[in-house]
Amino acid sequence: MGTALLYDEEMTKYKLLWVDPACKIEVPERLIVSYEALVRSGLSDRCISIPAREASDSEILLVHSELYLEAVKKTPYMTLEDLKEFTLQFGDVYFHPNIYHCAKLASGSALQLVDSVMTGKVRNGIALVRPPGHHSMHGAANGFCVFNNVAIAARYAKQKYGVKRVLIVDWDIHHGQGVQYCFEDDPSVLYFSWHRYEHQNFWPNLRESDYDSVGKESGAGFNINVPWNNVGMENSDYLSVFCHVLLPVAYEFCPDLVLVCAGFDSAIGDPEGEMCATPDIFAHLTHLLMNLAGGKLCAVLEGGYNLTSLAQSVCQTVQTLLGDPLPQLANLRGPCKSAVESLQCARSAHRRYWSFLKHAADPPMTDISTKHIKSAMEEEEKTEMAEEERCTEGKVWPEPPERLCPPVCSASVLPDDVACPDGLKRLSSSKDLEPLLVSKLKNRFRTAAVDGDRVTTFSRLYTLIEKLVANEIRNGLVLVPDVAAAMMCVVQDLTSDLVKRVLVVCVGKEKELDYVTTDGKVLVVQISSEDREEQRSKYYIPVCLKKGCSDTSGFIQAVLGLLLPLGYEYNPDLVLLVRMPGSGVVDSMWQQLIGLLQGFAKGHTLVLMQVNEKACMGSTASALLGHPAPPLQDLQTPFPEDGDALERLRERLQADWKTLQTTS
Ligand SMILES: NCCCNCCCCCS
Ligand SMILES: [Zn+2]
Repeated sequence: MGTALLYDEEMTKYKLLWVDPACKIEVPERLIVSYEALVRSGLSDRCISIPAREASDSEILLVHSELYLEAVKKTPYMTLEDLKEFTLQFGDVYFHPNIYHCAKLASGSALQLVDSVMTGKVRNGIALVRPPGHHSMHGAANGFCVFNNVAIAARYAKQKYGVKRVLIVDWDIHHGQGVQYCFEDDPSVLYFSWHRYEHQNFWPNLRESDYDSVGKESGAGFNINVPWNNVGMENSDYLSVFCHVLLPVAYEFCPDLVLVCAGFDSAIGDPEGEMCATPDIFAHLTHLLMNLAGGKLCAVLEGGYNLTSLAQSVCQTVQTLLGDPLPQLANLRGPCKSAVESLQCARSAHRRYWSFLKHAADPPMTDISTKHIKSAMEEEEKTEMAEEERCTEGKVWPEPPERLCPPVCSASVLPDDVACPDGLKRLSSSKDLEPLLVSKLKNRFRTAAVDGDRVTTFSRLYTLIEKLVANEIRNGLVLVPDVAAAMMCVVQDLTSDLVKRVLVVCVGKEKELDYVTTDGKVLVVQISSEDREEQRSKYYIPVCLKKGCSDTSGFIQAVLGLLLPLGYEYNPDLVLLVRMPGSGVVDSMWQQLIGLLQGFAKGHTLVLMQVNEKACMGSTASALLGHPAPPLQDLQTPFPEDGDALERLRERLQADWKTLQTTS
C-alpha cells in the first residue's frame, strides 16, 4: 500500500496584510517550497495524490465552539480594518479574507488523510497544509492557527471509524497547547509534545507546558510534555527522548492510529526553534513510529519557518513514509545535560502511569520546573548574543545524504530443497561462485577438512554480504544448518574486510557463544533467558529476561530502552540478526524487531536462521520487505526484576554508551 500526499495550492492564497513582526514568518512560500521540493525530487510522483476538501461545520465543531466558528465565518467579508480589529482578540495570529477558506481546507485535508488510511486506500500519508492547527483552541485562534487540524482529525477518527486509541506525536518545536487542552482528560488520546521552553521563558510561556502536566482526571498519564530548556538540541537529544520516553509509552499504549503534528521548526536553521537537529532526523522519527498501529500514520504539517530546512525535512519524512532506506545519522554523541534532565523529569512524572517507565529514577535534584527569574545580567547577555549567534539564517548544514533504493529489496540464501518466500530474490546456488573465492574461504577456515556444504553456505553468505555492502541488496535472509557456527563465521571471517562495524543482535539461548569482541568492529547484544556473569566487554552486552524471549513486554522494553540507543550510537554498517533455535520469541515481536532494526546501516540487515526454524520465514520476509509489523497486543507489565535489571544495566553502561543515559 502507498503513501498519500495532500496539497492544494489554494492554501497558499492568504498572507499577512499588515506589519506584525510576530507573524511575518508564516508565509505562503512555506507550502510552495515544500511541495516543489517533493516534485523536484520525484517523491510526489511516487505518492498517491488525494484531493483536499473543506471541513464541514459539524467536523469543525468536534473541537471548536459555535461562537468561535460563527465569528470566523464573518472574516471573509471584513475590511482590512475589521480584520485587524478581529485579530487583536487573539495572540500571535493574523486573519485574511481567504484564511477561513484555507483553514477549512487544512482541516478537511487532515480528514481526507484519515479516511485514506482508515479505509486502507493507503498505508500512511502526509498533508501539506496552512494555516497550521496545534495552537488553536476551543474558542480561539492562536499561534498562526485557526482550526486545530489534528485535534479534529483525532475526534473524527474516533467517531467515524471507532478508533479506540489515538497517539498524537507533536515534534513541532512549540507546545501544541490547543491539542493538550482538547484531550487532557481523555485517556483515548495520548498526546506527546516536546517544545522549546527555557523554564517558561519561551512562547507561549505557559506553566502547563511543563513536564508535570500529565493530564487530568481519567486522562492522567495521557499527556506527555518534554520541555527543552536550552536551544541547540541535536539529533542525539531527539532520539534519546524517543527511545526513553515516547516509544516505551507508545508501545504500551498500543494505538490504533498515529497522528503526527509534523512541525519542522524543530530543525536546524529555524528562527523559532534555534535547534541543531538536521533534516534527516525526521526520517528516523517517522520510521520509529511506523511500526505502531500497523503502520497507520497520518502526518499533518504544523510549523517550519526556514524554507531550506523545511523543504529538506518534508522530503526526508515523505521518503521514509514511502519505505525508502534510512540515512545513517552521523556522529551522535549522546544527549546534553539539559536534555537528560528534561527526559528524566518526564520519565519520573509518568512512572506511576506507565509500567514501562515503572523503574524510572526520581527527578533530578536541580528542580528545573520553576520559572527562573533571569537576572539582568543574563538578559543583557542574551541581547548581546542576540545578533551574531541567534541569527539562524547563518546556520549551514550538509545536504541530507541520498537515500538510494537498492535494485533488490530482500534476498535469500536457502538450502536447495527450501522454497523461497514470496517477494524475496533467491541468490543462486554456490555453483556460480568463482573457485578463487571458495578456496579463499577454505584457507580462511584454516582447516582443509571443512565439509563441502559448509563452505557452500559460507561462500553464499559472503556473496550476500558483498551485495549488501555494495547496496545491490537492501537486506537478506539466510537459512543455515548451524546458526551459531554461521554467526561466528560471519563475525570473524566474512565481515572483517567488508564492513567497518557490525551490530550483532542475538535472539535466544546462548550456544557456545564464546566470542568476545574488544576492538569495536563488532557490537554484540544478546537477548535471552540465560543468566550469566558480568558482561565481558563494552562490545558484548547480554540482556537476560527472566522468562526469556517469549516475554514480549520485557523484550520490547529492552529493544526500545537499550538496543535502539546503542544502535544509534554505534552506527553500524551492517546488522546481523541471529535467531537462535528455540528462542521462543513471539512472531509479532520478531517482526517489530526487524522493522526497528531497519533504521540502522541503511537497512542492511542480514537475518540468520536455522533451517529447522523455516516456519517463520514468511513473517521474517514480510518484515524484511517493509510491511508494517503487527501491533504487540495486550502487553503485560514487565517483570520487576527485568525492568530493574535494565535500569542497572543502563547505569553501568552509560559511561561507555552515552545514549543510554536517562539520569543526570
Ligand atoms: N518570534 C515570533 C513569535 C511567534 N510566536 C508564535 C509562533 C507560532 C508557531 C506555530 S508552529
Ligand atoms: Zn511551531
